[in-house]
Amino acid sequence: MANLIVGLLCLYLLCFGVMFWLISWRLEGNRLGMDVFALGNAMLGLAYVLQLLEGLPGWSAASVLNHTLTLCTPVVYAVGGLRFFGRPTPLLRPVLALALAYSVAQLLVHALLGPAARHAMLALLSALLMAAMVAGVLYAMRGVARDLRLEMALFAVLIAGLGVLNAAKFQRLLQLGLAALEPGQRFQTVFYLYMSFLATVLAPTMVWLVLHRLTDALRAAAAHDPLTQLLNRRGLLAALEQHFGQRTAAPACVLLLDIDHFKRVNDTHGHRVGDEVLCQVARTLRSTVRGGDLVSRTGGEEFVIVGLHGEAGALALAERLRLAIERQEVPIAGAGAPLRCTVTIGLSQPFQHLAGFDAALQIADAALYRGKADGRNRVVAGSPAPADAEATEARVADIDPALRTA
Ligand SMILES: Nc1nc2c(ncn2[C@@H]2O[C@H](COP(=O)(O)OP(=O)(O)OP(=O)(O)O)[C@@H](O)[C@H]2O)c(=O)[nH]1
Repeated sequence: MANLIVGLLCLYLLCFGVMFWLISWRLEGNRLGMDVFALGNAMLGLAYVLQLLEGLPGWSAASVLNHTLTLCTPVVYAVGGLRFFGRPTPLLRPVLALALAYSVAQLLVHALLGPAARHAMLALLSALLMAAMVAGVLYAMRGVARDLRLEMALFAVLIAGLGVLNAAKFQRLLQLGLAALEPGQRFQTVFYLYMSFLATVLAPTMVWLVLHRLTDALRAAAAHDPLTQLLNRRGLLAALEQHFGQRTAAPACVLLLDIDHFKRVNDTHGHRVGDEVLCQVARTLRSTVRGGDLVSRTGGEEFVIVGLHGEAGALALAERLRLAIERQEVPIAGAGAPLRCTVTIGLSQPFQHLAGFDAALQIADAALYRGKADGRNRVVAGSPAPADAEATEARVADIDPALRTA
């Protein structure tokens, strides 16, 4: 019975190992640790193949290799986990060093304390490794794996179960010696049944984690501008929807910001420098807005900022942004002086619902157009009706004399 379970376990491990490897092959750049998990499965699968070939526990090169593979596999899985969470962790050298050290340790323990002690050492070290892994998983739940708490909790429970079984195996080896490992023993059947259960449950969970990460990355890519990493229009609308979904949502104000004479930057210094200017403007915007305000690049050299702190706050914010960009310097390789640029900003009326966004954008666009026509490098507040425009702009000048109006 135990041999049948071990045979099936080999099959699971090797099949899922191939599946992990195929997934890692498709992922190319960031493999999310799947290539390492594939290696882990291959190693554990091979260890169980050796155990089947070996029959009763004995002393042979195959048995030493089996134990070394069994001990190194959790370490390989741990490296895979770290890589999954974006921590570049070395694999080959540490695992080879561990394999060598453990092979030597087996020789010594076998020679000094006998064969049962070698098996007991594996069970004890495996239990300790599982405890360390559970601690690592619990730690990750509070940091890198905060968004995967449920999955991590499942891992912690499953790994803890294997740790407990290894600790029990260690104790049985101390009491019964090699007799504890006979295939007929009920404990052995339970042990391998649990291993099969683990191999069956963990593999789909791993695939689920990969899917989770990939769909998150896809959603983020669909909502962001690849050059500046700011929100794009789709991301901005989603964030606005979330804002207005709150019961106590403050009114929003659109600031439409356009870099002045940007074509000249491209024509004089080339598109690469133009791109660098766009990225620098994005950084300045991000660091100058207030917490909660939304910053997006909606196309070309045009940025949409949505202020979420009321009308007067938006005016002050627009002027702060204009000044920050006027003062910013973009170093150009090979050129003596850094590049400077200015922006013109059109401001909308406040709006209370997502449906008001397009109208607000049109108002800000009309104000921006007037700002460009009147000489650029200025903030212009828009107004829905042309008759109101002058009054609104007069209010802008009252609030802050530094604000220039059309
Ligand atoms: N480097 C770079 N240039 C871009 C990008 N998107 C649009 N542009 C350039 O932005 C420039 C926009 O030029 P215009 O619309 O004429 O406006 P402008 O020169 O900024 O003049 P005003 O807006 O009237 O002050 C064009 O030369 C576009 O090629 C981009 O992603 N990277």
